[in-house]
Amino acid sequence: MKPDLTVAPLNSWIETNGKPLIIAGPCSAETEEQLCETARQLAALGSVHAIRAGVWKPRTRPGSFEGMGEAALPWIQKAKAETGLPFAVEVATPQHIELALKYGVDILWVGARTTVNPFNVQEIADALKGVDVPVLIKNPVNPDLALWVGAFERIAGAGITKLGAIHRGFSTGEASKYRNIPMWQMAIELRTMFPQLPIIGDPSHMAGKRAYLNELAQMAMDLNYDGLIVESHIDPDKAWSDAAQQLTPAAFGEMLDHLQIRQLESPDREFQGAMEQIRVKIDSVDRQLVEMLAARMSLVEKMAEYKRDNNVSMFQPDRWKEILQTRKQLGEKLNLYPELVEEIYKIIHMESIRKQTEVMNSAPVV
Ligand SMILES: C=C(O[C@@H]1C=C(C(=O)O)C=C[C@H]1O)C(=O)O
Repeated sequence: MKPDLTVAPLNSWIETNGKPLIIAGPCSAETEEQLCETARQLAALGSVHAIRAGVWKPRTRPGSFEGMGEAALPWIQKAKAETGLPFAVEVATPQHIELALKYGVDILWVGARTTVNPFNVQEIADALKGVDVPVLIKNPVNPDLALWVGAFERIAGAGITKLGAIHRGFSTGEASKYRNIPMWQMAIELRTMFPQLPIIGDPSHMAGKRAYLNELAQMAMDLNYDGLIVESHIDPDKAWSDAAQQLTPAAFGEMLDHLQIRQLESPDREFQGAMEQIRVKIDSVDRQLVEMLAARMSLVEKMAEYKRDNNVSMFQPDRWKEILQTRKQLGEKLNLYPELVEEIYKIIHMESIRKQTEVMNSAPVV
């Protein structure tokens, strides 16, 4: 089944005047004063389109601050009335949805820990039947694109068309300076699958630390994301949750000022001509790359026939070690990252082993 989604354009439900959608606000609504003051300062920047606030917080372990719950919803009403900005809140259960809508929350988002569970997502979808509200879906905690797509299909199945993706990075167990590894490739695949689906970058949850917010936000813009959602708090170090990754509204304003916003295309004729010329050359290089791969693979196949007929094992550790080393050195000389060359060769080697297994398990030609 080819997945398909009916998605309403972003500008049909929120006015951004052609600019990226900017959502900012505290990780959690803590007190009326903290929420209203943060919202006021963010609204004063003039570039924020919506305020986010966590009301129900899914925490890894019990005992941490789990959000103020329904008590925070009247504060949201007040902050909305004061700033005129719409509010976005995370919902994880049908009860959250009912309450959020009752208090006039404008945008709902499904969190990473909810997206992982299809039962949960289906319950949310059922509760959204007949409701016309924008729903943003964060990527699941683990890097499983199908699970993310499944969540969109379930929510879209309930008739929601004002949809968007929030890319908040993945928890893979791999060591990284980031709290959640971005794995940009996942969002690129999502964009390729559903070009009409807005993608919003969440540098706060990727970063885990204030210091990395700029580079991650810029990367999202460079990859043509439709917006950003960033955690901002009037007194970040005293925040009741996610203190290390929040920044003051003033610092957030500065971050936005330094952000380079890129366009998907440029109307400049000279630019277009230069792009076209280079793309023709890239097409030709890519053709040679693929032809070279095929030539290498047929040599491997020939070798496998000899190995099969002489009962020699397909994996040759010394030769493999030598290949990896010499190719990495060559790559480095040619200004390529050795890691890139290594990754590519690992894939080629695995395919080479697979091909050889195929040949070795076939009967010799007599
Ligand atoms: C092709 C061979 O078999 C395997 C595949 C290799 C490759 O694709 O380069 C290298 C070493 C072997 O593990 C070989 O023995 O040279």
